[in-house]
Amino acid sequence: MTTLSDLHQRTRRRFVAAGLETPDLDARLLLEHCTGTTRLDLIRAPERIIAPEQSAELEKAVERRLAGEPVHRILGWREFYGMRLSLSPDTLEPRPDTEALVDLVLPRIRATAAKKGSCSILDLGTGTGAIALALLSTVPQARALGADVAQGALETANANAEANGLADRFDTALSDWFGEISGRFDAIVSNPPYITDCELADLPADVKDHDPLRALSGGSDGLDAYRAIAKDAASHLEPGGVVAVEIGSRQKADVIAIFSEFGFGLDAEKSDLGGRDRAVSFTL
Ligand SMILES: C[S@@+](CC[C@H](N)C(=O)[O-])C[C@H]1O[C@@H](n2cnc3c(N)ncnc32)[C@H](O)[C@@H]1O
Repeated sequence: MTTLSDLHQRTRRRFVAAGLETPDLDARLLLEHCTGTTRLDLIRAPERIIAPEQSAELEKAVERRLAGEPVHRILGWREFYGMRLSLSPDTLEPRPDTEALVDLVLPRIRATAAKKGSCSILDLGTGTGAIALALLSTVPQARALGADVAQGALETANANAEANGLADRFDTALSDWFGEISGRFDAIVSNPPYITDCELADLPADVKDHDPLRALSGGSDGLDAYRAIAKDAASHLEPGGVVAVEIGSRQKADVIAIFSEFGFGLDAEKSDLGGRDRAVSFTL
């Protein structure tokens, strides 16, 4: 008979031996997922007997993890800004670094909502809906349109809006950047693909093999999406509006130069938790 604690220790040891970066966390998340237990159960009821089917399910999950699949792809969801967001093959796994973009633009969105009683947001390349939904969850007067070129991503974003009680303020549009977007917005936000062709080849397998290429690839210099967004942003912005984008840690000067070509000036910037340049915002 296998107990919860046995399974946890055994899984942890296998992950340590395999050199995984976060063996404790990965073991616990997979254990909880496959046995329907919580972190508290492991503390309060470590001797709980686990059914053979659940142990077998955990074994399959452990094998997938040891074969290099990211833990959140196995779980099928990832936390972002306090929300649980489902993933699909068409969506990037939202990263904690992207919370810097949310934090950067939030004061402006709050200020607009306070002044106008509403705030319209366009999230270009919405993926799971992470950025738009984080903003909606924090500012009740805001509405957002999440656009993406991947239909599958829009389905996941809509499901995430529904699951987090935000569907009545969230719409989606299938669009190549601004291609199918009409109207003007108080805030345009985006975490576009920004990896250069050269960097793509060197990405770790857990990113390269599991995040969709179109969510990563920013063209030869990584800046294609910023050019496309900067070119049409002014004609979709309300007077006094803001455009905020996530950037690669070495792209700040290039992205500022691209937006300035189209009349935008730097408004604010924010680093990620590792102290790297991560988000910039612009106004006209
Ligand atoms: C880096 S991911 C960001 C996903 C999500 N916003 C996040 O932060 O987790 C970039 C997203 O842009 C989308 N995308 C790529 N090319 C696009 C295009 N031409 N027009 C619209 N969206 C595009 C991808 O499908 C992907 O969902």
